[in-house]
Amino acid sequence: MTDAQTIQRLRHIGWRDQDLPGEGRRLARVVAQHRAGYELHDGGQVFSAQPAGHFLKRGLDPAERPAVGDFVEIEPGKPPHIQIVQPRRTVLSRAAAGERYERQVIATNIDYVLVLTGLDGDFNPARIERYLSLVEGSGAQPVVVLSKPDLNEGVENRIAELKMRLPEGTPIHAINGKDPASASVLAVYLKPGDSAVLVGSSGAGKSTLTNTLLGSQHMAIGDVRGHDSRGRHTTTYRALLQLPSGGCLIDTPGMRELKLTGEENLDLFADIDALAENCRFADCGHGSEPGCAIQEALHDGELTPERWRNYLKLRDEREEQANLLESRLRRQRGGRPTVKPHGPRGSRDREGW
Ligand SMILES: Nc1nc2c(ncn2[C@@H]2O[C@H](COP(=O)(O)OP(=O)(O)OP(=O)(O)O)[C@@H](O)[C@H]2O)c(=O)[nH]1
Ligand SMILES: [Zn+2]
Repeated sequence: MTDAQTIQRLRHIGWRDQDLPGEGRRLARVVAQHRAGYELHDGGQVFSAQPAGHFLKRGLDPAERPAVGDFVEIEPGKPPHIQIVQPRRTVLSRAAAGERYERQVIATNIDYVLVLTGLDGDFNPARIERYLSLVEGSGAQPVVVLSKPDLNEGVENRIAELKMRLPEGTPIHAINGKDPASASVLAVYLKPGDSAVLVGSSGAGKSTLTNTLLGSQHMAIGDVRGHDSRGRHTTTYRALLQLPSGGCLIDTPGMRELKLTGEENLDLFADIDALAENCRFADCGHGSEPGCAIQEALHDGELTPERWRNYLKLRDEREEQANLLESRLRRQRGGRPTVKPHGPRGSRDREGW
């Protein structure tokens, strides 16, 4: 079942000679996750699968469940079932706050995260920093890609500004996404067996660059795009693209959530922020201050203690990340103080994420 040809195919989609699957099992890569199950790619085709029962147990750390990018061992059947998640070489994750606080895996086994920003009105160094802090600790390498240099002036200044701000050694490339020769500098991040994801705001040029990288394997627009009910186009299929350079690009709705956390204030706790606006003191610590709206809400049950704890946890985590990034940036600037890359408090600093 896992003959040399199969292994070759798997390597093309990023497999790195992890363990061979057990007798009677197949290997495939998770390319999408839906409510109804998973979509897998085996280097040749895409098919659906279900997680085995042990992945659905209550109390299982969600990070142990199959995620986009995973190489999984599957037991054939109708439908096939995912039995084992192979060890991950990188894990992109973020704090997810909902009913319970947890870490949410966004994608695994990604080698490079290409952070795409237009050199036009889209240009925003602070946002690029937020992306980088999300990639930090994942094991993946961030690469800053600036599109539309052909349409804008002052490109050199912007690159210089970024070099000052970003961690030393972060690759920065300005490329015209429409021009294959220009985009070819990215080939070093898309070598055979490597996996990359492309993130960036709407209009930054992700689709344009993807198509240029695909070259003659150019997708017909209808192939990639559909329209959802609101008329915005979204990627509907081909979650894993094998590039002529030998690498692959993963592009799934799950990855688009990376875009969300990178750019928007999550507003997960908008209710708490709204409550806090009513505290008597603007700098209320929500402890024993008189007139604290949070304590009041806790007291009369409007706010559950659990939700409040989750909020504090998430806030602390964000604060820690912000501080880490800040101290590193400061070191790089030779100890000069910097403006915090993102504010620690959600309620009074809408730039926080
Ligand atoms: N001149 C020039 N135009 C570009 C470049 N990159 C993208 N564009 C144009 O910018 C527009 C937006 O590009 P898209 O590729 O659709 O952007 P996207 O990031 O995929 O946007 P969403 O699909 O909304 O997420 C298109 O009109 C592209 O032709 C570039 O490097 N140079
Ligand atoms: Zn308060």
